Amino acid sequence: MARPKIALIGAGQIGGTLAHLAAIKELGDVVLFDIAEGIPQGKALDIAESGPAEGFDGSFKGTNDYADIAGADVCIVTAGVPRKPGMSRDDLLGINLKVMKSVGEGIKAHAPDAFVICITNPLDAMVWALQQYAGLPANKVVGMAGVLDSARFRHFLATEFNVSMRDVTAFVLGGHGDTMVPLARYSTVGGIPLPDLVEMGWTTQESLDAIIQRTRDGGAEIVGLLKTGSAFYAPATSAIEMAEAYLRDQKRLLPCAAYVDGALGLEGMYVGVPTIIGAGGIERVVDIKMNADEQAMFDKSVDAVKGLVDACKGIDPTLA
Ligand SMILES: NC(=O)c1ccc[n+]([C@@H]2O[C@H](COP(=O)([O-])OP(=O)(O)OC[C@H]3O[C@@H](n4cnc5c(N)ncnc54)[C@H](O)[C@@H]3O)[C@@H](O)[C@H]2O)c1
Ligand SMILES: O=C(O)C[C@H](O)C(=O)O
Repeated sequence: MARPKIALIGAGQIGGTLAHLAAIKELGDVVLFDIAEGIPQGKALDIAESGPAEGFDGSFKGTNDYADIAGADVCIVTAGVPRKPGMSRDDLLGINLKVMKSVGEGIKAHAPDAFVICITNPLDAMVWALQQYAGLPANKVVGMAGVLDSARFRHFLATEFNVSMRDVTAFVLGGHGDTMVPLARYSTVGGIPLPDLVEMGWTTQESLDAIIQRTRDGGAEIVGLLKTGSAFYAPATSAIEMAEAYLRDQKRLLPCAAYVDGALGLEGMYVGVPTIIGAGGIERVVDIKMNADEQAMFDKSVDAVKGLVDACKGIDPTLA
């Protein structure tokens, strides 16, 4: 059977890391697309030349022509601009919305059967716009953020409790912005929910609150350190986890920015929710129950996403 084809739209920091990870995991043949001439070609060749030492097979092509993504099984979109210190993700809306239009049209024309994972910020509004521009079924277009935010939460928790990260689960839902919702009650160490761990005296509520705030500020913390761009290793790993779930029909339960119409009291919008990813794309949105405090935080985050979507419609009235 032919290897799956993975198209990476955007060959910058995340795009290059995605290509390298896809190579090492032998997920399929990779096409790196970018408007910058030479960058996708150079990165593709560099990664291909690491194959003999690493021991992977596969083809790696860099291109500036959308025709080369034809027939892709998965498209991962990182095209656009990252923020700099002092900026919020929302400041990228105007510039990256234009990018989503051209990327959506490229995918529509050349890879209409792909499972599309959007990473470009501000994430929830950009994945909504990308789905509109590409016109693909909503279950085949999803945004990556919750896996990353949950991974950050898990890392901070594992450090706090001095346990393996493998034994920590976490759920961060809502929009990928300052209002994101790390859910302590649905996050565990060895299956024990975080509030119980506070009661057991293994940590304090103050420490837990500080970790939750650090998770919310996780992207800005990296931007503040790097100064010239934003995180790329953990974002790329997170998107590869989602792509692998689709390509290998793993039925993973992952928090993603998915189209929700009915579950969690939402009507027809993209926001971070628990999903099942398998060969059918987003096969299910898991309709979890929240208590009053969690629901209030989630509602606030949903409102923030709606505001960004309205701003997109204001910029481009062709968006429904
Ligand atoms: N969702 C998340 O959790 C998450 C995490 C990290 C970064 N991001 C976002 O991902 C995006 C990419 O980040 P990065 O670090 O890879 O940035 P980067 O600047 O390193 O790479 C972006 C690439 O996009 C290319 N590009 C710009 N316009 C294009 C177009 N019209 N068509 C094709 N390519 C185009 C650029 O040439 C560049 O190579 C940013 O918007 C960033 O905010 C999101
Ligand atoms: O913070 C950013 O601007 C990039 C990304 O959304 C992240 O969370 O790392």
